[in-house]
Amino acid sequence: MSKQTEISKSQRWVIKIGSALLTNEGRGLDKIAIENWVKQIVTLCQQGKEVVLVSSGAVAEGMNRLGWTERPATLHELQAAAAVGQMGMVQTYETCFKNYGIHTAQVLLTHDDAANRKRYLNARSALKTLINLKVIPVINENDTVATDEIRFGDNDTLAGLVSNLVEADVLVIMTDQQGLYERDPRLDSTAKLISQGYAGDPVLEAMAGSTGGRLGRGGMATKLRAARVSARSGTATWIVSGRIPDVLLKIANGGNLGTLLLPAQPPVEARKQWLGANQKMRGELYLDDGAVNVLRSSGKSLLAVGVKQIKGDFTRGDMVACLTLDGQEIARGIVNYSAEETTRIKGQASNRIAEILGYVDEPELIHRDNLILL
Ligand SMILES: Nc1ncnc2c1ncn2[C@@H]1O[C@H](COP(=O)(O)OP(=O)(O)O)[C@@H](O)[C@H]1O
Ligand SMILES: N[C@@H](CCC(=O)OP(=O)(O)O)C(=O)O
Repeated sequence: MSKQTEISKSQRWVIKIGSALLTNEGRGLDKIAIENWVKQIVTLCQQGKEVVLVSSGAVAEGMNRLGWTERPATLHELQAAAAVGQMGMVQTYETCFKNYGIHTAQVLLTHDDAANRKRYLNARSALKTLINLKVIPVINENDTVATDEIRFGDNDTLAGLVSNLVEADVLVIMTDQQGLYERDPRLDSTAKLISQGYAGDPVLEAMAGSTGGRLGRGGMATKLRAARVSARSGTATWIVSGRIPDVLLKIANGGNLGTLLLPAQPPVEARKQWLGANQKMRGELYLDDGAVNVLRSSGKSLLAVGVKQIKGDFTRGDMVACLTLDGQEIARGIVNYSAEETTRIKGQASNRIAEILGYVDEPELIHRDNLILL
């Protein structure tokens, strides 16, 4: 059985519909296209699949309703447009699904909801309950309260997080291109489509451009990052064009279209998925080669002795990035000492911490249970 066929049979699907596709060339929502996708999703549900939707379109619909022709530059105007447009966006889904007797639920998340363990677990329980109730959650970023500090920015990253939250079997990212090409097809029309690969493969990630189209946000780069995040819950990611007629049904029938990105490793434990979902780092620890090898090969804790340099102003309990000396991020974790303390104990053996600081919180700088390799 091909991987396409195997995955097409899986049960829990997160489907992300991007701005590039949803908006009618920037003039509000493409309601006919939405009706069409809803019809396909209803068929998937009738086949026994569980579907969670991640949908963009709030800002575009808000601009349409407010009669704005240019995307606003200021954050408060974007927030206002999103508040207006979110109403129209959920109304459209609600109306379409109602025709088939299916309820929808609006779920708005910010990055803060992912970073805070309690809120992350709350979101997870609420989403799983909605799935069990056979309601279709329609998820978007809570743009109205999201400032740069706490925003995902693009909905691919949000969809990756949602895949982890609901432990999806497959994440389908619908966009305006057929899938991942060797190079951005808008810049090079001879670029070839990649039909299958592994999530997190650096060769594929290097192919993906980070600028979206006129309407979209993250381009292909955020879609590949979402695939890498999704793979932590064992979720396969499919990047396809939402313009292909019956695209979702074709996938469900084992069709070989778009780009399928498979998890290269078994799923990581749930707590580590949460660690990996946290995108905002409070600081950076630059590690010597020995520490990099230990982390990569044996999954042990990070000790202060392996840290060469630190950046950022973090406190105990914050999330920090661990990097090689040439700046490659290899892991993330929750740090046991503040930036000021870490500066004092870096390069030192753990048994010297008490002597240097006058106390010891933990012998490790980051305990292995609080560390996730990238
Ligand atoms: N290697 C690539 N393959 C395909 N598309 C790419 C690639 N690199 C960059 N892109 C661009 O990514 C865009 C899709 O991203 P985006 O506009 O953010 O869409 P969405 O709103 O659906 O998330 C495409 O229109 C394409 O120009
Ligand atoms: N949350 C925003 C959409 C963000 C966005 O455009 O993301 P994407 O669809 O990934 O390009 C909105 O609803 O307008």
